[in-house]
Amino acid sequence: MIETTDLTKVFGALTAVDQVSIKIERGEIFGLVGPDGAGKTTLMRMLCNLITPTSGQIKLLDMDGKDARKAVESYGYMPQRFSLYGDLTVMENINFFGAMYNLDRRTIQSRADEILEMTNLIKFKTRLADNLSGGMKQKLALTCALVSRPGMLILDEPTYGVDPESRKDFWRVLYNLNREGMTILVSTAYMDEAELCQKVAFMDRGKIAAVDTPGSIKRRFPYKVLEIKAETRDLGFLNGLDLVRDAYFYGGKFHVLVDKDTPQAAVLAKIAGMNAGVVQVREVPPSIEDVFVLLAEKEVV
Ligand SMILES: Nc1ncnc2c1ncn2[C@@H]1O[C@H](COP(=O)(O)OP(=O)(O)OP(=O)(O)O)[C@@H](O)[C@H]1O
Repeated sequence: MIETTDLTKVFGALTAVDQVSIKIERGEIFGLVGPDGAGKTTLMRMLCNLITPTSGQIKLLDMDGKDARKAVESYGYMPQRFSLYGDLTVMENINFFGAMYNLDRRTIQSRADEILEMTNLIKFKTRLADNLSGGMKQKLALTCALVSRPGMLILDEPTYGVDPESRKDFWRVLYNLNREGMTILVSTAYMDEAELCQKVAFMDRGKIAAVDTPGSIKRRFPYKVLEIKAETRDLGFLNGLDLVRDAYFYGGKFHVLVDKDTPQAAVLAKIAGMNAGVVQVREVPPSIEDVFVLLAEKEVV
């Protein structure tokens, strides 16, 4: 659907997006995952034609000229700080966004009912936006972005700061939309959401460090992961071990990376006398977090 080649955006001395080449296929949920400041928003803004690239290309596959311009104009973009009008009701907000797309009232009404049903906001049509919960506000923002029936949705960290239950709910809506054929590009700083995408690109310091299905990215992980439960939370006892390629504390346990051919017993033997109160050592499959920690540190996968 969209392909970028060496897409770059420079702000003064900073290269916010650095030679990014990605391809988003029609009908997929493509996740752009990375820490704050990675360049996700800047990349999305270029794809929506809101800012001009410094260099590189954006190609809309199977389209050119006027059709391509129209297609970009029809994207539904939900920016990070989406402004809803707090003193307007849910329905008044939707009417406002629909009117910006020159839609007539009846069309807006029937589309709104359909989307509000899907997002479970139908009961709140007359509630002021200011009185919605955080998760509901995000769903209303999504509804507003959908009212123009876009060919593609571009969502910039739509679940940022939203509680876990509402995040799940939001993703359920994205899955429903995708099942109906919607292509979705979504950025997130939450690693668990990377697993929910069909394809994921990890972005860091303007560059794409890896792009593939979450499963393939994990399969290519070059190390064995040992999960160590210990009484100490201090990484110090692992630092001096020559077998250890990397180690970090994550989810109440240590994740220790060793070469694939290093036996667990060899690690156990080394840490046995270290007085770290090791309770349990077991091999675990690499998680998407393991991949991303390594990518952010070393950019090797
Ligand atoms: N208009 C601008 N002028 C100067 N620098 C900018 C501009 N827009 C973004 N930047 C810088 O470019 C870098 C990438 O920012 P961007 O907002 O694209 O990252 P991000 O991955 O979306 O992170 P966040 O989630 O924090 O927004 C940051 O260092 C940011 O300060």
